[in-house]
Amino acid sequence: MGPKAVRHYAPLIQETVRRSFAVFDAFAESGRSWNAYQYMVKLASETIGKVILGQNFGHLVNADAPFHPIPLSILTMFQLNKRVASRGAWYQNLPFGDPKKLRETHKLCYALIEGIVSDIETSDTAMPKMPMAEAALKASNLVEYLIKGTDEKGETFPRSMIVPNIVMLTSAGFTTTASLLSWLIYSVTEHPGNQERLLQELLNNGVSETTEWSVDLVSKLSFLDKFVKETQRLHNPAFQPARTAKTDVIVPGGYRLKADSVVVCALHSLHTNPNHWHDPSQFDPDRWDTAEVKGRHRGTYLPFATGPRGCIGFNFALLEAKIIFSELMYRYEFIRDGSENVQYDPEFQLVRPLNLYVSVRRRTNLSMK
Ligand code: HEM
Repeated sequence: MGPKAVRHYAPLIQETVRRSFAVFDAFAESGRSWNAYQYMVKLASETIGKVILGQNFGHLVNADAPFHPIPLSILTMFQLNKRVASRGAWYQNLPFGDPKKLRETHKLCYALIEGIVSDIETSDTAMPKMPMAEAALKASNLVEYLIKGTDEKGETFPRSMIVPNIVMLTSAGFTTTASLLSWLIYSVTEHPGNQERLLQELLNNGVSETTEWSVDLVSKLSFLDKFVKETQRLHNPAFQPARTAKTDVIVPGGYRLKADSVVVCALHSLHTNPNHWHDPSQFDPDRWDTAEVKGRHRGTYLPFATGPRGCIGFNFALLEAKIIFSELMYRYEFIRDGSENVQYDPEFQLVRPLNLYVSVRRRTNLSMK
């Protein structure tokens, strides 16, 4: 998804986050604290559900709305995948316990997505088949685009590949951005002064309750950009992309890898390597203005990995996180509940905060700023 393609989604992201105010206003009124990751999952999956599947998951109706079975099954798979895979091949085939639950959840998730694909396929109101470029503009979601868009030979995307790809995209599309949004909330509550700076930048750029969000507006928010980068430097949702060498190869530094070697890149170590980052554990959004950081080696910061198998959704992810976070910052002040260390979830495939609880206060009197 290139920067031009994602422009199209700004109104949908804006509409989704504004729907979530029903939930967060209720929290503000009651003073109840809530688990940041859980509610950011509800919010982020609502956006992805619309973009990819054309579904409204119903998460934002009220604060206690239950999780839809699709995101719930994906979250369960993310939890069980790591637990099962880390115990060796013999364990994966056990006919009981977590391995069995993982197989059942996998089956359920595929069946639910298959149901949506079949419904769109057989719907009387779905658009007719048309060339991909036209379908990209007319399709109301990604599934419809894959079913109806044709290539130069008049062929559509192979049917058997639609469900696995949609499961992968839906999973990659909300578990990650929910984590980034949670870490953004963590960063504002943990580092005093940043909420005020973010809010001031929104006001300086004329943001109000009725702002129509666009890529152009987002790109003017330079402090927000630095804040997001600094949060991803220290708390990136993805932490260890792996690559397999296809042939024997000597990599920079003179290390020889045999074919089939797996190289795991520890992103957090890269992002906090003291040879490249001054005072690396310090949260300092302004470091992104320094000559040291501007002139850094391009391999020192890879939150979305890189190369042909790098993240295809990073433009969308950043647009989504920046619009949602700005809307939340404009409307609420965030307060951390509790002061214990935030725990990373060791059994999840991504880095997410397990025990980050926050409450919100509605902002008033913004004109005084
Ligand atoms: C903050 C949010 C995100 C982060 C930090 C992130 C990070 C990454 C990373 C590090 C990889 C490489 C993984 C590996 O090789 O093991 C990756 C791959 C991928 N990402 Fe993202 N991602 C984010 C959001 C998204 C979104 C919103 C989408 C889709 C809408 C998406 C779709 C994908 C897909 C499909 C791949 C696999 C690409 C391939 O294998 O060719 N990601 N992402």
